[in-house]
Amino acid sequence: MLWLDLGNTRLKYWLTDDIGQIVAHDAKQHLQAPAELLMGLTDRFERYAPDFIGISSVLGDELNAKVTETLSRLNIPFEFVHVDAAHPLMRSDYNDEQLGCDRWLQMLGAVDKKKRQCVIGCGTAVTIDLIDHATHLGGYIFPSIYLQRESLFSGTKQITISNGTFDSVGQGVTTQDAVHRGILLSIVGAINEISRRHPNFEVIMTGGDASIIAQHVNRSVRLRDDLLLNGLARYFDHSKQT
Ligand SMILES: Nc1ncnc2c1ncn2[C@@H]1O[C@H](COP(=O)(O)OP(=O)(O)OP(=O)(O)O)[C@@H](O)[C@H]1O
Ligand SMILES: CC(C)(CO)[C@@H](O)C(=O)NCCC(=O)O
Ligand SMILES: [K+]
Repeated sequence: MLWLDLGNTRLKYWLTDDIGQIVAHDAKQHLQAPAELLMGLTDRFERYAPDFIGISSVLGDELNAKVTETLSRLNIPFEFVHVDAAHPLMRSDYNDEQLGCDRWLQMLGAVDKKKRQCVIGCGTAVTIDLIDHATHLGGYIFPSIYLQRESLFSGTKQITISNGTFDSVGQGVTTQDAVHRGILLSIVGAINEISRRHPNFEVIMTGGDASIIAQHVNRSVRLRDDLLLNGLARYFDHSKQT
């Protein structure tokens, strides 16, 4: 099987064998041209010869149509995931015409009907979602630390910071530190507040920036990098059975 994740920043893929082990994977920046990037990967995908391609995309109809066109040239069946608020593995109170497929799949990959869970995705956006015994209660969306820094950079005259590291939440005494620490605190503080309000929810974090953020959270956090892939596998496994 080949699994594709078309995110806002990157295209990721995983090739798995019959027992679900990852035998190849990669992540590439697509610069808003995912279909063109895919075109460059078609030779590779043909060589992999998967029997099926399962796709998570948050790119919207127009780009998805281009992706469909590109993938149609391969002779491999493929299917996009559609969010379903009444899915047997997890029901959701969220508007399922709006809920991002990546968010939903990350939850589907983590959901455990015996638990209360808080699933935090740290990609282009940071998303925080609450699940109570396999019911998605809703959540929050924040710009990532990098998007927040870009918005300060582009919205002000005197903040010209475009690089630096996010490594502390203590107050800063330089613009560089104040920007990085303020941004990191905005997300860490939100997570700490949400976990204070929901003390008996297990906190699970995933995505490229999860480890940077998790270090400052005042609760034990489970870091998992396989949630979206696990969600894809659960989704298509389920759709095969029904
Ligand atoms: N300006 C930037 N400078 C350095 N790293 C960045 C910058 N913007 C984004 N990143 C990195 O890009 C990664 C994006 O996270 P991740 O791989 O989870 O999601 P993504 O592929 O961007 O998400 P999405 O699936 O939303 O496209 C983050 O790990 C972040 O560290
Ligand atoms: C929030 C992001 C950008 C996270 O990648 C994505 O899941 C998305 O575009 N979601 C649509 C909006 C929503 O989930 O309500
Ligand atoms: K947008």
